[in-house]
Formats: sequence, C-alpha cells, structure tokens
Amino acid sequence: MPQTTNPTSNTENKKEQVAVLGGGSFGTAITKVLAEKGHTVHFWMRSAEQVQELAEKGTNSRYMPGVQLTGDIRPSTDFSAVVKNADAVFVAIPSKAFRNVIREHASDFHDGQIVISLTKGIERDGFKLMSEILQEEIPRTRIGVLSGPNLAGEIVQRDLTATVIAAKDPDVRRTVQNLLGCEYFRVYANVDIYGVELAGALKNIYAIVAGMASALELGENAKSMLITRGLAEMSRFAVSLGANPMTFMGLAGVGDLVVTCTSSKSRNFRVGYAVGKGAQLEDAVAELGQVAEGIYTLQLVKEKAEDAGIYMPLVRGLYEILYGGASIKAVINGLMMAVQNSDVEFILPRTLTY
Ligand SMILES: NC(=O)C1=CN([C@@H]2O[C@H](COP(=O)(O)OP(=O)(O)OC[C@H]3O[C@@H](n4cnc5c(N)ncnc54)[C@H](OP(=O)(O)O)[C@@H]3O)[C@@H](O)[C@H]2O)C=CC1
Ligand SMILES: O=C(CO)COP(=O)(O)O
Repeated sequence: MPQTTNPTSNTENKKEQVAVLGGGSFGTAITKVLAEKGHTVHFWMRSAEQVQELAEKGTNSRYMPGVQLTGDIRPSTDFSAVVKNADAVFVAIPSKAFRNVIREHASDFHDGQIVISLTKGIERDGFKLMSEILQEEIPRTRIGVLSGPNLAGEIVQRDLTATVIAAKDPDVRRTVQNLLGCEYFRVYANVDIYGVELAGALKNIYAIVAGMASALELGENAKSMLITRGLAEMSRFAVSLGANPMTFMGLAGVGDLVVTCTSSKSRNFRVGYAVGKGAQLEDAVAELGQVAEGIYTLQLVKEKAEDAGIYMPLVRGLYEILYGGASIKAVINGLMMAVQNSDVEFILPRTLTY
C-alpha cells in the first residue's frame, strides 16, 4: 500500500526580526502572535501616545483593551527604523490609507524583503487590491497576502485560528508559515493571491447584510440563504475578474464569510446590525470607532459589477439601502421575488435556467 507522508510539523522556532505596520486591532493581534513565537517585533504606529503606552505598560488600550502583550516588542513611530532590519513586514493599514503610507516610505523597503498585506479592502482609483499597490509601489520586494477567518479579538485570546498565506513564491509561503504557525494559529498556503485577497474584501459586504438580517430576526434559514448566495455572488464576481473559484471553498473564502456573517465580533456585521435596528449609517460607523471596510468596498463593487455587467443582487440591494434610501423591506421583497435561478452556476450556468 502506498504510504502518505504526514510530517509532524512544518513550523520552525527560528527567531527572526519582523515588522508590523499599523497599530489597530489586527496589527496588534499579529504582533502578539509573532512576539509569543519569540520573534523580535518592530511595531510601527503613528500615535506617539500609543507607542509610549505599549513601551511602558505592554498594552494597546485604544484597540485591544485588557490585553497584555509580552515578548520582544519594539513599538515606534519611526517607520524607517522599523522596516530597515526586518526580514518580513506585515502591513495592517486600512485600505484608504494603504497606498499613501507605503508610497511615502517606499525607499525604506529593501530588495527581496518579504511584505505581506493583512488588509481586506480595495482602493477606489482603479479598483486595486493591496497586493497590486505593493507591486506598484515597492516592486522589488516579495509580496504575499494573509487572509482568513481571523477575528482579532479571538486571536489575542489565543483562541484556535487558521488563516491563509497566498504568494507566488514558495519561500514566502514557507517563511510566513514558520513565522506565525504555533499551537493556536495555523497557516495554510495558496497561490491564488487575487482570489484570497478579493475574498477577504468581498465578504465584508455580506457581513453587513447578515448583521442586518440578524437585527430583523429573519431566521436561521434566511441566514444560511444569505451566506450561501453571498458566496455564489462573490465567487461569480471574482471569477469574472480572473480569480480561481476553488479559492472560495477554502478558509479565505467560505471560512471568512461564515465567521463574519455569524458573529457580532465582526465590525462589518455590527454596522449592518445597527442599521437593521434603525440607525443611520454614519452613526453606526461613528459608534464603532474602528474600520468597517465593507461600507467602502460595497460602493466600489457595485460600480464595478455594473460596468462589467455582473449580476450581484445582494450588493445592489445593500447599496440601495445604505446609499439610495430604499427601505429594507422593499429590497428583501424584490430579492425574494426575483427570477429563481441556478444553485451552483459552475455546474448549471445561470443563462441556461431561463
Ligand atoms: N480586526 C480584525 O479582526 C481584522 C482586520 N483585518 C483587516 O486589517 C486592516 C486593518 O484593520 P484593523 O487593524 O482591524 O483596524 P482598526 O480600525 O482596529 O485600526 C486601524 C489602524 O490603522 C491606523 N491608521 C489609520 N489611518 C492611518 C494612516 N493614514 N496612517 C497610518 N495609520 C493609519 C489607525 O491609527 P490611528 O489609531 O492613529 O488612527 C489604527 O492603528 C483592515 O483592512 C481590516 O479589514 C483583517 C483581519 C482581521
Ligand atoms: O476580517 C475579519 C475576520 O476575518 C474581521 O472582520 P471585521 O472587519 O468585520 O471585524
């Protein structure tokens, strides 16, 4: 009988110099994982007060109240010093600021340096994903994307978590698996950067929809319908842009979609919930006090889908509610009474069902 090899671990314990850019919830969570693995983490944030608090008390109370950070963490507002000696750099800057920050400091990155985007958003001009921005701004680095069902608030509690590293270069994938993989954090590999990254950005839209459905107490069947039709819609969109549909079966696709559509720990879910309970969008966002990428991604995807003629009824419906003044009830009714179509269109194409 042929034997399948099953190595006990591909996680090394070599200590490295790494950098994390962005002092919000996710930057802090990844810093904590890296530091607990014994790496030296150079942590860049723009707030001098936050740097001082982290250096003196080992906390980031603005974004992770009650969480103690331990290990060799070196917070700093000096971007150049943070990036200069790092073998790998993890970027957790919201999509709206991502290009400006990288462009302003492009000369600080060195040839061959590993740079990994953690950001789940899209840039307005040109519909660019973060890996594309990295490619344009710092093309001589080795680029990857980390995405998956990764609620920061759970990672800092050491709750069991898995994620995906997507990179063309196998050495980048291996390095990131070694840097982060530990008893509570697993890193799976993919080569479909575009699909992994697009999945992470798109699912935020459906998390807003799911939060709304939860506020309206539409029921468990409705929740399942939304998640599954959301998956159909996001994979239809991504495939038309060149991503691999199989990526959406993995952690970065269905995995992240499920966690953000079912948990009030997701900020996008919470924004949808608040609007479902009658709040204005601006008030819901202000109350959150953190980034909810889905509200920007929604606008960009709606425009892109219309330009490209891609059928995205959930995106259109949510857009009409958030930005077009439509009533939630009318949108739900319109969705329910639309043409009944193919379940899995990669098996039964949509057009054949008319
Ligand atoms: N939180 C999570 O569970 C996860 C988040 N992500 C993704 O990570 C990315 C970052 O999100 P997250 O950390 O949660 O966001 P937060 O809202 O928690 O924090 C945002 C951080 O970005 C900083 N920032 C904002 N604008 C700038 C700027 N112009 N220059 C420098 N820093 C800036 C903020 O600094 P300041 O406080 O000074 O304003 C703050 O440190 C998002 O794309 C998100 O989708 C991915 C997986 C999980
Ligand atoms: O991406 C996330 C979990 O995977 C975090 O989602 P939110 O940004 O909605 O909190």
